[in-house]
Amino acid sequence: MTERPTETPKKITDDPYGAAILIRRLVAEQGLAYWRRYLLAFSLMGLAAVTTAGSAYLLGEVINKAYVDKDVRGIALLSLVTVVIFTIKGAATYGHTVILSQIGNAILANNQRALFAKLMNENIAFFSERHSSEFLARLTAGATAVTQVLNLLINAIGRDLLSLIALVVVMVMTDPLMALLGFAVAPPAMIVLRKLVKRIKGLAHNQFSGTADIMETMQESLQGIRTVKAFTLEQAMRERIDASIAAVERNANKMARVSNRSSPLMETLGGFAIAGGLMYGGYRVVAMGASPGQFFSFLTAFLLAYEPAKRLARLNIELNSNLIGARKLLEIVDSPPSEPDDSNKPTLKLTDARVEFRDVTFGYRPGEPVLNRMSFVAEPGKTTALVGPSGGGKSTVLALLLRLYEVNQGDILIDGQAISGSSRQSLRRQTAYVGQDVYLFRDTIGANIAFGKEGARQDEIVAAAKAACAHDFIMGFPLGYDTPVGEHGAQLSGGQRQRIAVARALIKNAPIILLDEATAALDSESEKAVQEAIEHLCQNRTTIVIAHRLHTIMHADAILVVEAGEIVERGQHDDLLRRGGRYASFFRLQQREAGPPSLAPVSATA
Ligand SMILES: Nc1ncnc2c1ncn2[C@@H]1O[C@H](COP(=O)(O)OP(=O)(O)OP(=O)(O)O)[C@@H](O)[C@H]1O
Repeated sequence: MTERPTETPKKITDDPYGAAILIRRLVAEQGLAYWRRYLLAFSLMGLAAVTTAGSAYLLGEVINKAYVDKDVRGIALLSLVTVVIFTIKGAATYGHTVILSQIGNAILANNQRALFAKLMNENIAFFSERHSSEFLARLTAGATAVTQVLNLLINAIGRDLLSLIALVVVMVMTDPLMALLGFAVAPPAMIVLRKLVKRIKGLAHNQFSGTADIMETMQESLQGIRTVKAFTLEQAMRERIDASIAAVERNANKMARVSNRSSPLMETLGGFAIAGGLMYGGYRVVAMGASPGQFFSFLTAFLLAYEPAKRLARLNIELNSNLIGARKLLEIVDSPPSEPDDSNKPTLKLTDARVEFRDVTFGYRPGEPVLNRMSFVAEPGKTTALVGPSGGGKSTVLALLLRLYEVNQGDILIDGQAISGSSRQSLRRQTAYVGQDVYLFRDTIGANIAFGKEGARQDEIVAAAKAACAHDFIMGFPLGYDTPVGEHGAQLSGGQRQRIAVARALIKNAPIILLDEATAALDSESEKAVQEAIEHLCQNRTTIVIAHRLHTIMHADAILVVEAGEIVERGQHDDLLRRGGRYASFFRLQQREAGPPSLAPVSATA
């Protein structure tokens, strides 16, 4: 192991998402790209700040004109200037608010794109370890938090700090000693605020994970709504989400208390400062002959400075409660992709589409092999069926062939080329997969078929649907191919969904077909239609099919019995029956359970 000498123990324990590091990163990586527009917003903020300070100064002038000079025309002129100043202030405020919102929206969109792109480069294992609601929370709250952090910083520097500086200038110009009095309250306020920041961090973290919990329960209940209803789980689901919602509510209340704990203190200190100013200012006017205008200018500037000062004092609290969200987003975006782009690898070139597993060993977890030195060949243009008890490893074979997981040992070869040495995309373009759970996207039936081939024409879509025995039922809908399938294809029956999936696989025209018990969930009527569709799909293609119902693969060219990750028997149906081994006993068992199988004329081969 090579360890860099510069990595001292202190650095190792440094949190890469500590507040200061995170802020620097967000500014450099996300904010700097918009520096021109930020500069424009800054200038407008400066203008607004100057006008704010100017209005305080003007007030003093007006008071002097009224009480000292008794100059009515002067007052009228100053009133006119006030209107101009406030108009400028309004326009500048509008300008910088809109610009900042636009930048914020762009940053939000960038982060959402970056997170989604990152997720597309993750493998299946990554997703099986997490709940999808976690990503939703990161996509929404996390991306918004990044924008919030940058907006807080810009507003703090541009709006509040600039206003404060301008107002302090007015205060110092009118009365330096009184200004000093006003600042005396700052140190005690800072001490208290620092303590609050620590607590806010923990609460913001709880808030984020609590919100993800709510999303998780909501998503599960809605996706499994049929099960929820069928098992009358409504109350149980309500109780589950109630607990999460109550926890988030409690936490939010606590956050509100803690983050606003500064208010009473700040107000009291502010009260002292203003009272002190009033007494001293009043004394200067009454006893020392200072002009009332000076007194009013100071007081207005002081009162106007109060809000930005309060916001600046709270900045750390606000930043820290948003930095948690930013951290959650960046943690995912930063992590190395589990399925990095490998498009620079050689393209898989197919001649016959001969698939070979050579001594393949694989486990989902270290030390727990699911496939054990498995070897077999799926001959070109033929159908190879995988059968065997549940959990034996059949679906794993297909997953490895699609490179959803990488083998631990051994090789999977297609036409002599190891698939691990070729780009994933080129492999997946050559294979068409139809699984038990057909996934239909929230789109029309036509679009769902067209997902199989980029730029598919309407006549190709119809031809695929016809071959998949789907055309007739599709045309039975008033909108035909433009019928929306609903979320997850909820508006279609199981058999209809399966046939759309077969049409999608057909239009792909891939030389290797992978079927995972595609007819398992169907009644015999639908099964016949789907089976016919599958026959068309498999013609002259290398097909690997997983089947529990053995009558669907009786005519397969090769049947492999997979048990505990090993092939314990192989051969053709009659052959295997004659041998009287594992396959024969499975087959007899199924016959006994189901009565004589309705041996539909199933020919899985060409
Ligand atoms: N994503 C996963 N993570 C961890 N273990 C898994 C995962 N998928 C499957 N397994 C385990 O691997 C083993 C083989 O599963 P596989 O799905 O390949 O079996 P199968 O023969 O296809 O079963 P079935 O006929 O029930 O679909 C099982 O013990 C299963 O628990």
